[in-house]
Amino acid sequence: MSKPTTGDFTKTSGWLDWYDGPSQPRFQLPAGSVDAHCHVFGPGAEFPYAPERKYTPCDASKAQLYALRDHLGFARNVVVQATCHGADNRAMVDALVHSNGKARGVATVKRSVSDAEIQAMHDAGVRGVRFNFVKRLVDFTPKDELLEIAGRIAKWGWHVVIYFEAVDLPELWDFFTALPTTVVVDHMGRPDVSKPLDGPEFQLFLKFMREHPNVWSKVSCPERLSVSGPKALNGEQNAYTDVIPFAKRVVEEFPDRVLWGTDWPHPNLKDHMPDDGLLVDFIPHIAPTAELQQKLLVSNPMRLYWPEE
Ligand SMILES: O=C(O)/C=C(\CC(=O)C(=O)O)C(=O)O
Repeated sequence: MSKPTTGDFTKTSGWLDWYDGPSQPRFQLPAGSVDAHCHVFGPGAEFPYAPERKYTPCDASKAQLYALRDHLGFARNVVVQATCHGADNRAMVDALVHSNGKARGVATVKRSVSDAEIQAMHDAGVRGVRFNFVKRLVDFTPKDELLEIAGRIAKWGWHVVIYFEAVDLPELWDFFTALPTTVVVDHMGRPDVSKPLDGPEFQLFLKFMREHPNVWSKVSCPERLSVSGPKALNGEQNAYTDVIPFAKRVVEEFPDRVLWGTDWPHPNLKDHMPDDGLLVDFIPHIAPTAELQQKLLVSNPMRLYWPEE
């Protein structure tokens, strides 16, 4: 893979570039596996970062993403719009249209989006919109605007991806449970894994999934959630052990409603940048059987993103 650069922009201070030269995973991904959460950044010289962004990343192009896909052994990607591009979906859509049908996408839209724009994104492979509630990433959008968007995109069969932190779930509960579509939670709603698995915070998240069969979860981002490590670097085969019980619980209780993704190029990590090959080796720790792995990596993402196949 070619090394990270940053077009015409200056990266946020302390920015960690994606890991160049990931190892070959020891875990053999099932045939047809989907990396269901990853991003493209720019390149900034071609697809400028949004003026309202809260961070400026290093570039991470579609060619670099697809090289990683092939290296790790994934067959397809779901490219999720990152907040550094705001509601300008051109870099993400460009990645989809140059994927030979091997990528689908999740967009960010405003109330002003037209039906023709939604249709054009649908034709390019977009299948969802993302509502982000992580305060360090986005400014507040009124809930009535988001509900209006959710109602409109439902006509295309799209779903809503939500990103929030565990402490905010009680306040967001009524809004989330009013959404009319399939709802996909990013990174298990960011649990604090230093708290007990059976404590009130994570139990509320499990109740959210248990009581609402339209709610799915990505069991991704151990590198973001882990407090005690060890980090997925230098051949570590037992990385992020503190995240395992949380992700395994979700996979085992809701095997038909879970997705997994690398989260490459891992925006805003402060502490270390994982080796993506070792991140793939994390998967069998949270999905220990071949049946669970098949659902997590193939059947579930195919049902949501390529239902026609
Ligand atoms: O990549 C992720 O899923 C997580 C992010 C970045 C993000 O969501 C975005 O920029 O849109 C984070 O926690 O900083």
